[in-house]
Amino acid sequence: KDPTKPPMVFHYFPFFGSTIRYGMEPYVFFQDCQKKHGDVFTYIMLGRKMTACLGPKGNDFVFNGKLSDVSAEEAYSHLTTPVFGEGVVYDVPNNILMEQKKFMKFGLTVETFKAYVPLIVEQVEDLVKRSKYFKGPRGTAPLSNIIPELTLFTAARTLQGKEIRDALDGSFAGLFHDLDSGFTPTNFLFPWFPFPANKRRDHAQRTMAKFYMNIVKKRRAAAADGAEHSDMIWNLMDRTYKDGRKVSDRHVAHMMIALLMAGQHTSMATTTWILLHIADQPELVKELFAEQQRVFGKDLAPLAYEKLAECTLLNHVIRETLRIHPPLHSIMRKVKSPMHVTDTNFVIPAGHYILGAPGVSAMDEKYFKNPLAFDPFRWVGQGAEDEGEKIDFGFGMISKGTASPYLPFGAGRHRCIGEQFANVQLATILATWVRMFELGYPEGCGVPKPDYTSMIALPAQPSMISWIKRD
Ligand code: HEM
Ligand SMILES: N#Cc1ccc(COc2ccc(/C=C/c3ccc(C(F)(F)[C@](O)(Cn4cnnn4)c4ccc(F)cc4F)nc3)cc2)cc1
Repeated sequence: KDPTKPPMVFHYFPFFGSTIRYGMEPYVFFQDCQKKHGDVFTYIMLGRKMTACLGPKGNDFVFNGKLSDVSAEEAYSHLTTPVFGEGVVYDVPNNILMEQKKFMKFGLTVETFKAYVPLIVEQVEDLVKRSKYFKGPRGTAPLSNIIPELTLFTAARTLQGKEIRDALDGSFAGLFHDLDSGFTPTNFLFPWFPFPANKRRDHAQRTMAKFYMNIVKKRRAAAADGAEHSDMIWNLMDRTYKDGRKVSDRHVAHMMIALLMAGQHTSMATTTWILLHIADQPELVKELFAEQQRVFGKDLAPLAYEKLAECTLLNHVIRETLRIHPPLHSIMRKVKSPMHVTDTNFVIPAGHYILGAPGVSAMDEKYFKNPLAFDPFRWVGQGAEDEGEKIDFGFGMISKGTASPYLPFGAGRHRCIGEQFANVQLATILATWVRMFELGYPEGCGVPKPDYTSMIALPAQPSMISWIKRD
């Protein structure tokens, strides 16, 4: 029994190991193993040795692993490069990714968020007006069929730009669907296998990339007209790397696809969970509506970015949803050289993967009392969670988030750059819903169980809620 090796989770079959138990119910699996083995243990997933490092210390170990010890691109590239396209994110060395994240962040400013809020409101109101699920004064609605379009349209109209939003009323919707269904954990197994689904994914990736490149070409030709300059394509199309190379039109297209995929999955899941949880507590819906009247006046002046920060309950509802349903339940890195786990005898060998699961500490009663209760009021009096020490990896000052139990946006050099955009999108969508409807559940329905078999923790279909239009 080698004391430097973390305990191995018992399993019957080699290769498959604990894949099903982990893949189907990751949190049940993690908590069960944590009870038996503590915060550091190794399990087999599809022939890979995964060493989980749980708890706030484990979060810090995974998120702040040294560049020479861990590699995100070797853990994720086969999952993401077929979908995003070559030359971006995990298909390039980390120093290039840091520059690409810097470019992306330049396009996510307070100015653009101010412009985005009315565009998001318009997309939500249009969709509800056109939707067959919201005819008449009251009814029920399957969120699983509604929210994916809602988040796609709002992200397209803002971050992606008007041409993409308009194209989504046509062929682009089908292409996005083909690309999206190619973004599945089975890519862990056979990323390049010519399954029909993979062929559709590849065709969609190429066609969408061409579409973005045409937009860039047209905009270059139109030169300095009065066109709207608040979308990400304008921001990315004239960037130059430190070594003097310009960002090619193709890589602009691939970064746009990466941002489209990023925003869609996370926002769709989070928006659905938010609505499901407040529908479960009609009192909360009343308080959210009252907050809208308090901040925007009785006659509900139009939503404005500057005032969203005053809607504390709105923001606490989003924070609480991300605590219980972090969209990315597993953060993975490939171990490049042996890693000693601080405060233990363990040395994780090269070739293993280390896995962080911040959701485990976010739902641990050691850090949050009554952890599985959806209670936005637990956040009252807590400042912005980014209090820790700050550090710049090349895309702006961010919190190292060392040893924090709540890290839905990650920490360290791979930390999310979409947090502010996501919060604007989620808050604006939620405020618009609360202004339009009272929410509840049809008889016998309640908050559904999470379904982990897709890339992110989605609520089980159809996620039915009931609504009453406010007069
Ligand atoms: C509720 C919404 C979101 C959540 C919870 C979220 C969560 C995360 C997490 C946990 C990471 C770290 C991944 C890792 O360490 O392996 C991450 C990275 C990232 N996210 Fe997000 N994200 C969200 C929305 C977005 C949006 C809207 C965008 C783009 C507009 C975006 C773009 C990115 C990018 C570019 C990275 C960097 C990946 C890296 O450096 O390896 N995310 N996000
Ligand atoms: N058989 C079987 C079988 C096997 C296993 C399982 C379950 O096992 C697992 C294990 C791990 C995972 C990991 C999730 C994961 C990681 C990275 C990414 C990402 F890279 F894509 C992302 O971070 C996403 N992101 C960030 N911010 N917004 N979006 C991103 C970054 C930058 C970027 F520009 C665009 C991006 F969108 N996406 C998802 C999911 C499921 C089930 C069944």
